[in-house]
Amino acid sequence: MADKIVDRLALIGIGLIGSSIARVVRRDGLAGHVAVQTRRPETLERARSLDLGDSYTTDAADAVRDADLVIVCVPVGASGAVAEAIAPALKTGAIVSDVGSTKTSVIAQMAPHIPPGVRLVPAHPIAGTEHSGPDAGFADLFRNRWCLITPPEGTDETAVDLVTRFWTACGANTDIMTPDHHDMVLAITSHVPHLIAYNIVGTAAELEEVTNSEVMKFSAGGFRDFTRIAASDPTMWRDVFLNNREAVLEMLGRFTEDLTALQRAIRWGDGDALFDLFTRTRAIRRGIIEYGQETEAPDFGRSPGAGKPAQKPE
Ligand SMILES: NC(=O)C1=CN([C@@H]2O[C@H](COP(=O)(O)OP(=O)(O)OC[C@H]3O[C@@H](n4cnc5c(N)ncnc54)[C@H](O)[C@@H]3O)[C@@H](O)[C@H]2O)C=CC1
Ligand SMILES: O=C(O)C(=O)Cc1ccc(O)cc1
Repeated sequence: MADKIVDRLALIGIGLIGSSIARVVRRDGLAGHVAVQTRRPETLERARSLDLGDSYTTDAADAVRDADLVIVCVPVGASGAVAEAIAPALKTGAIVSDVGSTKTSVIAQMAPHIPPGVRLVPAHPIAGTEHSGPDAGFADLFRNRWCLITPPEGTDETAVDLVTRFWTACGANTDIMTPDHHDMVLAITSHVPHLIAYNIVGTAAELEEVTNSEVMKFSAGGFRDFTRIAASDPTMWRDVFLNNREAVLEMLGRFTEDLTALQRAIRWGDGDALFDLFTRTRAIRRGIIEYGQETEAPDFGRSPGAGKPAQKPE
């Protein structure tokens, strides 16, 4: 059992991420008391029967009263309304954090409601699945995964330190970066890939309607992987795209240019261009797996050489 990190933890939202936090916190004794909040009484009852907390309420303000750490685990588009609802009940010295997949917009929505004496320390565990709801969570979800912490400038160091210790105790590796940088990195590593999956599965489904073919039935491995991603929660992902608009559009622009280059290579039979790219991408995959095995922090594009195309192999 790890050491207790906080006396009172409040989880606002108890879906995949909230319930995974609840499970690891209760398994490892990371909090003295876990208050669970969710809007719908049926979900709250489910959380109760899964024994995810010490107290349960549908009222977010009730949940955060006396909490030392509040973690908001709702779709990013709901962060502002949640912050507004909990603000009057937050105690001085409390830390408010979140787990949202976008950061600049979450901070813009939440910060105006955070009272003086309360610290906002946003975070994003880069761990999840295509499933949602309290049943989908599991205690080891964050083990050996990254959790990015994106404090606004001037955030109290002790609050950042507590959130860092909390996620480390949950099994994650942590790194600190600016909200803007986070949103750019996640746009290309997570948001655009999800958009591509939604798009390719949509296109294939339409083809099937038009040709009455068996696109889905005989789908090969690659397509099946896309269908898993494209089964992810529609509300969550709608909110991600509406809340990381600029970064996603920027990355989508670059992606489209590169796709056009590939289209041209295929049209003109430029096998070298295809081979070179596929060789480089294979090396990238191997690099990612290495990061997964070691605990060294990934570069996330900040070193001088990062972002440049890898060297062509001889
Ligand atoms: N699903 C994933 O793989 C990951 C999700 N995230 C982020 O975590 C957050 C939560 O996602 P999940 O746990 O997957 O979602 P989920 O759908 O499993 O749970 C969402 C929770 O938020 C509540 N909720 C929904 N709309 C709300 C609203 N308008 N106001 C108040 N509460 C509301 C729901 O009742 C539920 O308790 C999102 O911001 C998402 O971007 C971060 C990492 C991974
Ligand atoms: O299921 C998958 O493959 C994911 O990519 C999970 C995921 C979804 C959203 C995040 O912000 C972080 C991780």
